[in-house]
Amino acid sequence: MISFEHATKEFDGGVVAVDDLTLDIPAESFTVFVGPSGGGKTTAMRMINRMVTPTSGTVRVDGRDVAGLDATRLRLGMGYVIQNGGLLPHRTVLDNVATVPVLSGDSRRSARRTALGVLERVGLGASLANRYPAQLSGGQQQRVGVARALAADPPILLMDEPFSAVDPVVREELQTEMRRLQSELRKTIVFVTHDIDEAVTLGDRIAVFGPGGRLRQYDAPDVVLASPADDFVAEFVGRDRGYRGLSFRSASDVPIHEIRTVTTESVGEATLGESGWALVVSDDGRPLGWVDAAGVAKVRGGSAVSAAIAAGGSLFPLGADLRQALDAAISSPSGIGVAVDADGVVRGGVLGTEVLAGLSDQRRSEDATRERTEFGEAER
Ligand SMILES: Nc1ncnc2c1ncn2[C@@H]1O[C@H](COP(=O)(O)OP(=O)(O)OP(=O)(O)O)[C@@H](O)[C@H]1O
Repeated sequence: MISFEHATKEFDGGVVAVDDLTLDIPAESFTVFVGPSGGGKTTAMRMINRMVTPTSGTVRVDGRDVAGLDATRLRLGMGYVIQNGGLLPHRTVLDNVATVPVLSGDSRRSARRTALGVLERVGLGASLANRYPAQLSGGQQQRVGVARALAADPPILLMDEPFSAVDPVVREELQTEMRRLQSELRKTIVFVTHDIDEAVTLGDRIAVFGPGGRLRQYDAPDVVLASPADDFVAEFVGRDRGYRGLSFRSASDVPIHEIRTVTTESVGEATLGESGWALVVSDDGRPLGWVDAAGVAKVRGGSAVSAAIAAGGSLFPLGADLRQALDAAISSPSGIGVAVDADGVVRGGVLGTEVLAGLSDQRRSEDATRERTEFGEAER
């Protein structure tokens, strides 16, 4: 556990970067510090490994005040990942990753063996081990940065905007990878970002920092989205927070309806009413797009099927959340969201109105539970 107790940092010149921060970070949790630039996130994180000394207040790791610990030993017990990986340019990937185990006393040989294992763990094969950082893509460099931080198997991982220099697609891959790693490794992770979407995707808990280095809210991401502590947090999490909050709600109660499907060969034979749609599926049952009466007429007139169908919307994988269900419905030209199984085969359709009805049901039952709890507490 990492605890901040009234920690304040005022730099020379009077800038208060972190103002009276009190915060407990449970062991094995994924905690994200998020907020606009200059809000003190990095400064707060650096108090943990003593790169910054608080002007007042205390930071404890497992109950021990870090001010009383040897800084080098403290840092060897904490992986540290920064933007672009922070790799040493003149060392190979393998030696970059082996650095910390060597510093911790391992022989070079054993450290390299460890490094190979960790590289594999973050999705990089041995084929990249002998390259230099400049010979890697941005995403690969970032993975090496994570591997290096994990190489000595530290219980704590500090990550400062590690994915902000890579493009959105690679970034999403790295986020998925990070979640997978965390589910296997159960480290205590503190992650800094200014991107609320990244924070909500990754964090078990998120700490929202505001101007002047003041912590505004510290809660689970669904709580921050549903109940921002103040106007600053509401504005920061964005106007579509209600929609994004749906991603924390299960869609298992949303009804899946049978939908009309046609194969590419049978499009021309379909009879559709004026407002009717059919889903065109491949021979193995995957969705290809929607066709209406006008599309059917085109095919009968000799058009290729591909030219007659409207691209489908996003898909709703069975078991996914309300956000994916609603998005599938509202992005579909027919208004029916296509539900698919793990193999991508069509299993039916979902309706936007029913997704919203499902949301209302969930809220009603939450309210009822809350009332029961409050009533129960009042009686005691
Ligand atoms: N070494 C320093 N000396 C003086 N002021 C500093 C120093 N480091 C940071 N600051 C100031 O402290 C404030 C908080 O900076 P910090 O880097 O912690 O914010 P941040 O939330 O991490 O922002 P960013 O996302 O831009 O990195 C800023 O006003 C910054 O200019």
